[in-house]
Amino acid sequence: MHKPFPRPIDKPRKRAAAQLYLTDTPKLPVTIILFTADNITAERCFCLAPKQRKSTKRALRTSTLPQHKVLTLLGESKDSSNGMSETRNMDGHVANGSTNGVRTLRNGKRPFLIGVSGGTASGKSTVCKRIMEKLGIDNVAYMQRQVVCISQDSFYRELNEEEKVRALKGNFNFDHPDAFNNELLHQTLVDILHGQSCEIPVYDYCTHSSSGERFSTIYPADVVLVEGILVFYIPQIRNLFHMKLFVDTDSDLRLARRVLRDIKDRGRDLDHVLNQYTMYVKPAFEEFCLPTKKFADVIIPRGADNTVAIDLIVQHIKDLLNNQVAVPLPVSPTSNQFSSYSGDSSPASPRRNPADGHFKTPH
Ligand SMILES: Nc1ncnc2c1ncn2[C@@H]1O[C@H](COP(=O)(O)OP(=O)(O)O)[C@@H](O)[C@H]1O
Ligand SMILES: Nc1ccn([C@@H]2O[C@H](COP(=O)(O)O)[C@@H](O)[C@H]2O)c(=O)n1
Repeated sequence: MHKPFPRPIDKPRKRAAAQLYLTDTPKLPVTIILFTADNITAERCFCLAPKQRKSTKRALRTSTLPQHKVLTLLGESKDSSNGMSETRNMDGHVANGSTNGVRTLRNGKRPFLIGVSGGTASGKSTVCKRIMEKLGIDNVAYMQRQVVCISQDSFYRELNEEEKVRALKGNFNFDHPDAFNNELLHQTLVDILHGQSCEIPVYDYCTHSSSGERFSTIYPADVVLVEGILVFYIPQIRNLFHMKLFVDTDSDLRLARRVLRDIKDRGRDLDHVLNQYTMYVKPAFEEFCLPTKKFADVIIPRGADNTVAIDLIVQHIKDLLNNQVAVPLPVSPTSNQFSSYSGDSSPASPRRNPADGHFKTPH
């Protein structure tokens, strides 16, 4: 079990590089993460006024102060070493005691990222749901979940007017890698790996768009499941995963399930589903999704029906949460123009992929 926030600052001599994560919404708390040579060692949330945000950011940008000094600078009360004691904001107000309810990471370790891929309607979301159920996560409050799940579908890119018209007629290829905002997905995963809370767009399959106003918040979690048809396609994204699962379900069964689901949940009629399937979904599956199966560490035949595979994965996650499994660093992109992720704080040498460094769809 992770220790309650705030954790004792037990090694004040360690030098800390502080990083301040700002959200665009002034009312939300900011998160300050203290990195030391070996890992993230502390995380705090503060409610700062806009002016204070600016000056704090400036002060922390080049900070290599000892941790206790950084926390003093931030205005945290000295008696915060007690597990549930209060945390003071910069303006002197008492915060709610535990990062406004946001949990800290398992012993300050980086989150473990699991990619879950497979064809449309293969059961990716259902497999993730089963994993969460078996871990008992679905009964835990969002902010406190040790395991969370996000979908690549939240990262479909905005369409222009002409594309929207085509999409409404079933004439747009949503199964091509370029249909996604891959930079945003990549940056979100990088932020997640840094233990940061993220806001991800809420996607609407009926309008083929994200509203631009509705977001769901992903709070720091120890294990993050990321499911989607093409999560292993772009090397820079694929290489961020510590573990890769591929859900392998018979294609007739997938089509049958997709027809029912798209009519029931996604506002489609039979013609629309079948046309889109034959014109785009099936060819793109063969060209882009299926070839990524070879990157999987575990292939799950029959998806959620495969309880043996799911139980093994659940056991592995439990071992991880109990710290019985060493977490390797994911491969860090070498010269990625979009990335600020540098998984360089561990002595483990990352496996390099020769395709890294070019953040575009590798046709
Ligand atoms: N093992 C299963 N048995 C019966 N129905 C399933 C099974 N797995 C998934 N489904 C159903 O098939 C549809 C697609 O499953 P889903 O998990 O959403 O697939 P994906 O996330 O891969 O698109 C959903 O309606 C889901 O309820
Ligand atoms: N506006 C959209 C966006 C996506 N799709 C289809 O969704 C499939 C991916 O989601 P799964 O849950 O099935 O993995 C993909 O095959 C797209 O064709 C859509 O129809 N409309």
